[in-house]
Amino acid sequence: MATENNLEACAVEKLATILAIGTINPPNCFYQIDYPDFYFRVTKSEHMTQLKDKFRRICEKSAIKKRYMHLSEAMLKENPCLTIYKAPSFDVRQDILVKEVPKLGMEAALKAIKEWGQPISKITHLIFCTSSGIDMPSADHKLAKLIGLKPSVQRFMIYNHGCFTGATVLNLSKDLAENNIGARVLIVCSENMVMSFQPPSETHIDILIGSAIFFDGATALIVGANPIVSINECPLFQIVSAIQTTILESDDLLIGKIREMGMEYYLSRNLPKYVSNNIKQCMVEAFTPFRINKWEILFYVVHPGGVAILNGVEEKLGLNKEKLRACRHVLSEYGNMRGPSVIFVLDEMRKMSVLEGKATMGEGFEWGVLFGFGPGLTVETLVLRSFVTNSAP
Ligand SMILES: CC(=O)CC(=O)SCCNC(=O)CCNC(=O)[C@H](O)C(C)(C)COP(=O)(O)OP(=O)(O)OC[C@H]1O[C@@H](n2cnc3c(N)ncnc32)[C@H](O)[C@@H]1OP(=O)(O)O
Repeated sequence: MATENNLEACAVEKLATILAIGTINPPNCFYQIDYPDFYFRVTKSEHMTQLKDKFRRICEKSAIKKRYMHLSEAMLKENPCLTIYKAPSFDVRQDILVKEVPKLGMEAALKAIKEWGQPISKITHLIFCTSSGIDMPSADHKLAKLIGLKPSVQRFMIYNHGCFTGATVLNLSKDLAENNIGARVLIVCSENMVMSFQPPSETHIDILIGSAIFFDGATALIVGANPIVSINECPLFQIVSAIQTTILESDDLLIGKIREMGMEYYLSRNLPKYVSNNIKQCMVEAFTPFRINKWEILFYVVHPGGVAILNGVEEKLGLNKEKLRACRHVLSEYGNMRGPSVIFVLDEMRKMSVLEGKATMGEGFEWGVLFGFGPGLTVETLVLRSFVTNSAP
């Protein structure tokens, strides 16, 4: 549990601190229960009845209730190449993404900036990440123009890191915020599944898994050291440490190849097992410097990659059901949005903590962990410290 002394110490340290969070989804909402009918109809695959039954089983077990997508039935009708397996369709996908990815990112950024309450001119750095489309000038440049960032803002772009980027951008922002006096870093993660939308295929079952779990969303954060209370900057979480680990001999478990057909991806059945078998070691490495070895005294912000991944983490760390409540909620309400997912969890946790009258933004706990997982396999482990809820706006 949080102690006043610890939280006071936390406030005076010059560590990177999350000062605001914004989240957004495109307007098209799909209920998972209806999705198999939609998906097989729009891809003209109704005749694949066994595959549809399998897809329905996967959707039922996904622990996802709702999801949001930019793609609509009308767009698929306009662009039939998106609904034919292996049809050359890269240009069509790119044309949608180069416009929509910065646009959704902009909406998240404006929400975060509004919560932060400071003029846009105070932003010194921008980090943009996406695995949805590639372009030059890159998506960070487009976003900077859309929201009117100063030309002197230092921009960084991370393309195609996949699902762990929500944590990577926090890792990178820590260095920028702590090593540049007065820095205020705007982070934007924006994902749109147009590149990976594929029709069902008897020979490529991974597509069924991806189609059941991957959806669209965007997040933005403001990060800076030494929050200025006199101008109402409101600290939420300190980023105490950040470690990136690559799990040995796991390169083939999660693959996304950019082809003429869009993204051709592979998701091994062993993926959840590899993540969970390595999770304890990541915890030990991250928390030993702080002499913490009891996992139940922490709050958890875990990338909701799939229900099997959350179940594995819960089991290997011996956590009670409540610990991953915010992660399971985000999985259920939005699916796996790749990079933005873990930031949605952080946002959900701090909002739940305020609503439920908890002492800190981390469900009443002072220390917590944020996990990003993705291709490599890569695990990002961030140690966070939560501020008290009465510092909330
Ligand atoms: C590393 C990261 O975390 C980064 C990412 O975000 S990348 C995405 C990571 N997420 C995943 O890969 C999904 C993880 N898997 C899951 O969450 C669950 O296994 C699931 C929701 C897909 C299915 O739930 P489950 O409780 O395991 O049900 P289960 O009955 O075993 O599987 C349902 C069907 O899917 C099939 N299936 C499950 N995983 C599969 C896979 N990776 N590839 C192909 N088929 C698969 C099963 O064989 C089964 O088929 P039948 O019904 O025909 O027998």
